[in-house]
Amino acid sequence: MSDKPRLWTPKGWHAFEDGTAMAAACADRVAAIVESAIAERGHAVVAFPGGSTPVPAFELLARRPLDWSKVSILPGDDRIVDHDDPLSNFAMLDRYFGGTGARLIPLVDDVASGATHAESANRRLADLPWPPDLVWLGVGGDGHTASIFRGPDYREAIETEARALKVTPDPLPPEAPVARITLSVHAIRSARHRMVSLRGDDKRMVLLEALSDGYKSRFPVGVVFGSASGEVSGEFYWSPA
Ligand SMILES: O=C1O[C@H](COP(=O)(O)O)[C@@H](O)[C@H](O)[C@H]1O
Repeated sequence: MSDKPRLWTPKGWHAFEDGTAMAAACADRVAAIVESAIAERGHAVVAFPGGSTPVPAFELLARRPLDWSKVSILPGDDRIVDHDDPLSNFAMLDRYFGGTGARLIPLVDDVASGATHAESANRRLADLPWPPDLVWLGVGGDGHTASIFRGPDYREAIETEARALKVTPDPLPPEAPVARITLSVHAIRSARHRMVSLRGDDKRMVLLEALSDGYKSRFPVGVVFGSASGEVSGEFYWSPA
């Protein structure tokens, strides 16, 4: 028997030995959620993460023979950049799911319109069947999830009943130093299913601390997935690398 102390993990925690196994499990889970949403309601509305972690799962999922014409996919957050910008989460969804026949819904307008980005995101989301069947998110090393960061827009992200809002992280994250549109805490928590995928020990330690502190966590991901009663609500897919 190992004498290493066992880390606390919440219900819904799934650990994999590598990124390939985690990607396969995420693709299986998302496909099952989509299939049962279509069977029960005739359509599926799903929000997918940006960043690099979900790419291997996207590759597997996009090859699944789902009834993609009944699926609407949106990013859980996006950077306010053009759709052909390498930082665009929408561009990544288009790359992997554009050929499936799914309906892709941007959070950020490609061409600036008269309305603000947040207003037009909320208008598009108002046209979707709601709540979403799935909100699948990533997590940053600083504990942000979707684009909910501690900083000037944090209170609004937690308190607003709007589905989406604009946030300008302060400081701007060096890997994507731009303002963003994100689903609100309210929208994420309203989803029928919520999941997070993440890689690496540093993020695991941040997420486990956040989940054990729950709603009072110093990390946004704890506030999103924890609750005042201490119950954690979501599924968490982790691999070491
Ligand atoms: O800025 C963002 O970062 C997170 C984490 O990305 P990763 O590359 O570390 O997986 C991502 O979930 C979020 O959608 C993105 O906008």
